[in-house]
Amino acid sequence: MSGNTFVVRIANALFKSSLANHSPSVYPKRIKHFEILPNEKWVIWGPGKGKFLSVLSNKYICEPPLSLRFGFLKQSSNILPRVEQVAFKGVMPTAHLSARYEYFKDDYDQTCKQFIFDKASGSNAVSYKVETNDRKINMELYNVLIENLRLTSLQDRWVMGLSNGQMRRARLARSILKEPDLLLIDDPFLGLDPGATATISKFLAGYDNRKVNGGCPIVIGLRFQDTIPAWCTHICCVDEQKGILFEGPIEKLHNKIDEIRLRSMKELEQFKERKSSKGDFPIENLICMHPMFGKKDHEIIKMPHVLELDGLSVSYKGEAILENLHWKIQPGSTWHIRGDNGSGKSTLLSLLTAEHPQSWNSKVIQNGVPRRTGKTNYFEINSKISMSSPELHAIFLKNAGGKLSIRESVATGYRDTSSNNFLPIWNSLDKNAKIIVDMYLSYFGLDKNADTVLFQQLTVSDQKLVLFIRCLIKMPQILILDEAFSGMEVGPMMRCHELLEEWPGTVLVVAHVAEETPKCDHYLRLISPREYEIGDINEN
Ligand SMILES: Nc1ncnc2c1ncn2[C@@H]1O[C@H](COP(=O)(O)OP(=O)(O)OP(=O)(O)O)[C@@H](O)[C@H]1O
Repeated sequence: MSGNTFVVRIANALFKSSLANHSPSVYPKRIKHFEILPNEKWVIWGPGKGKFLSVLSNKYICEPPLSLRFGFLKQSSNILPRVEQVAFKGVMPTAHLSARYEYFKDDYDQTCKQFIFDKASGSNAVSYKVETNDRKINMELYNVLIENLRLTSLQDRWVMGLSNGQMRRARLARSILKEPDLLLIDDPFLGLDPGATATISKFLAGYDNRKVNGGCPIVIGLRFQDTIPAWCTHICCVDEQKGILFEGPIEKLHNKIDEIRLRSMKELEQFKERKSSKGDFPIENLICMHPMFGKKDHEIIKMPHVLELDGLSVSYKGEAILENLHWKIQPGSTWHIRGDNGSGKSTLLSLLTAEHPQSWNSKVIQNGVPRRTGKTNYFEINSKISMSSPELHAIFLKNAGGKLSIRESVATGYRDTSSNNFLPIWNSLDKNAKIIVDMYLSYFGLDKNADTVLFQQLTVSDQKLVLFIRCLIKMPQILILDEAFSGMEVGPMMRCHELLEEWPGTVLVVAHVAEETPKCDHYLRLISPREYEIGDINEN
């Protein structure tokens, strides 16, 4: 290690995203002083956390040069700091939604172990791999990581098949194994079940940067609504536009932290009140085109179940994921699908949307008709279903994120035969369809930049919002929201939840965190392949 006493130091720095003369600065004012010392455990807190973590990861140009410095370099780093930034990303983007569940993998898929090593790439069609770097793997650290991040039994799995939570743990291991000088983790606990959250939090807390071979200082990014782990010693509260609002040891800032939390809750309340008093169009206008709108109980009772599973089983190479599952979904019912990471929630949903190869199964009964090859087809099934999920988010970002504006992104929700079709459609929509898109964009405050901002330029929170709106506009019979709100700011998320309370169609929700779960009437909990629980949710 170098002899410097700080990990990162910012002194009187202005940050720019480009060297061009008139390029605007990242924050309007210079950051006078910010410093992280060894043994301090920092949380970057608030809506500006992603941007500030990018500042710390050296993504911007600082002026004057050296006004951002890294002092705590390992000997192997020579002069250049190695900063690893683990941002919120879901599963690996695949070529299409179903690729994740296929038995025969994409030519270029890797095992979980190869992914964590991040050393070689190549095709599975040939027996050799092309080394992309000559990094030496610290096997001692690797073993510590896979044990602590609960990856031991997943090492030989195809990485594309990993569940969302499993993938997040693998991404973390991959970054730490690079033995960076500084590790920045945005939203470290998103998408993790409570058990995995506790394990990872304990691991990060005990990751002493001196004693563990290959260890390094860690900085995490959290939202206002997240619980700050007790092991965090320092906090830096950041605004997306203004930059640092305050910073320092948490023990001295409790009052300020409480004050900010209270203020953001109040703002939310005011926001809600303003909405209803301003005479904005009511939610009713957004949902009255839904075929279930206004349906009375006595009519609903006579309808067939939108979906019924009559003893469904799913396995991979003989290993059961779901076994003999019986489940009936009434039209207009709302379900919270619960279960730990890897328990089969996404697998179950992919069966419903026919993305899963084992979907052609007469034990899946849709609107009273058993699914049999030749009887129903993928497009027909999906004309009634819409979804937002981490898998879809990853593919959308990769395939359409740099091409489609906010408006075009939302409009692709009208591609009614698949959630997986991202071809632009706005220009060919009829007047009414355009009015619906406009209403939704305006209701969620996305109308102003709808044509000028690309999907990939949005914050993760707004990307999630766009994907949410995208799945509503075709008024689907079944709405699948798999981790649709994780990574979202509270304001827009509450707005989505409010709308869902009035939504007349069937809703299936997967969420690990209570605050991110919209109100549901029933739950299905997957416990183990043979064990599950179905019940009603009574919130009072
Ligand atoms: N193609 C595949 N081959 C082998 N195993 C797979 C495949 N696809 C998924 N799995 C495994 O099936 C299990 C269930 O995965 P699934 O994504 O359904 O879990 P989940 O409950 O949605 O988890 P999370 O909460 O992390 O999103 C996991 O252990 C996963 O690794």
